Amino acid sequence: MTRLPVDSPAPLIAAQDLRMTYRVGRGQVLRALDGVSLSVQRGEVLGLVGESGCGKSTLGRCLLRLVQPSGGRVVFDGTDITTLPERRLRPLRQEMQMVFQDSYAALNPRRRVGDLVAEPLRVHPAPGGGWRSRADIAARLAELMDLVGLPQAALARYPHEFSGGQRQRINIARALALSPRLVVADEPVAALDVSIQAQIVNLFMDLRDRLGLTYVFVAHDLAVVRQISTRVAVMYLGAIVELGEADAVLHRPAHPYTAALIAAVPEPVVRTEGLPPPLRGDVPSPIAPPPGCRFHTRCPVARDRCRVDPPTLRGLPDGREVACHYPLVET
Ligand SMILES: Nc1ncnc2c1ncn2[C@@H]1O[C@H](COP(=O)(O)OP(=O)(O)OP(=O)(O)O)[C@@H](O)[C@H]1O
Repeated sequence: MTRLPVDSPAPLIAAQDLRMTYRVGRGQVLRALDGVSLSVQRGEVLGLVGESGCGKSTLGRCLLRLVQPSGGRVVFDGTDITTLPERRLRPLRQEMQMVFQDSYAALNPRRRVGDLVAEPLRVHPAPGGGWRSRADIAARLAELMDLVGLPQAALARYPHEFSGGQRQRINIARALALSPRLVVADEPVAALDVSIQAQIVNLFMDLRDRLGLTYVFVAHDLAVVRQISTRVAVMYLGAIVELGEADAVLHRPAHPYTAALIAAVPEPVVRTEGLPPPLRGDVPSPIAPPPGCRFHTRCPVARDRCRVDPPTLRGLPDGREVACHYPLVET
């Protein structure tokens, strides 16, 4: 079902009925995204949560058109980029960047940090046209090191000389080189020690304030998501099941799946009394999702209707949206 983004008229990025299917042999089709609609306002941090395989990374990649969605639309700053030819997409790509989980894999180990961070500045023309001079690039590199909290001397060194947290700072510097407006961060702290995670999350928040960035922040760790997000989208089997203000979603979950994710946190950082027991069993296959509500096979409060009638996202009085016939908060 198509649901138009309902937020303010000019989100920085919006997805409408986004679909991504993969053929996985023997005529089978895997629905990694099954009709996702959302919008992200300027300056907002949208946290994307859900178990492994629910489609978070696929959504992030489709939003930036790093992969071509199978259906639906992505609109960036008013331009429909879904089928925009690469030539016309290229200038917009500078404004949308991605930071990945694996800080090492994203960096060529044989090149110095200065080269790695300068690369986007060398391959993309300057805003007014023409190529950046060496002096301009050097000045921008110095600025970027300051922004991400690395010493200037880092520019002359190689990625393996840094810790995981420092390497993630290098990746962030590279992503910021062209002054993007949107950053999609895909589990950017998941591979880091907990103490370092907090520093990198703080860096993301600081950069957002200083540069007016907008984030889509993918993370399975609810504590991280709670710290950084203004809104949260909870995904299950390729669909959004709950979407709303971070405080509401994480403190008074409306969807039994959200509640179960919260209850599964070993040292709960959010309210857990009265929530259903932690999730049992695995996520069903996205090749053959359950009929009706796709969560009914694991839902502690499912009733007969849930087995046959797929719920669509609908608004609750507090402004959030939930895809559940029997939400846990009053409607
Ligand atoms: N290139 C591909 N070919 C086939 N299936 C794919 C491909 N990429 C992703 N998938 C499948 O699409 C579904 C969604 O994957 P995705 O990586 O987006 O989930 P995720 O929520 O980001 O999980 P994780 O946290 O493990 O990265 C999964 O079932 C995955 O196996």
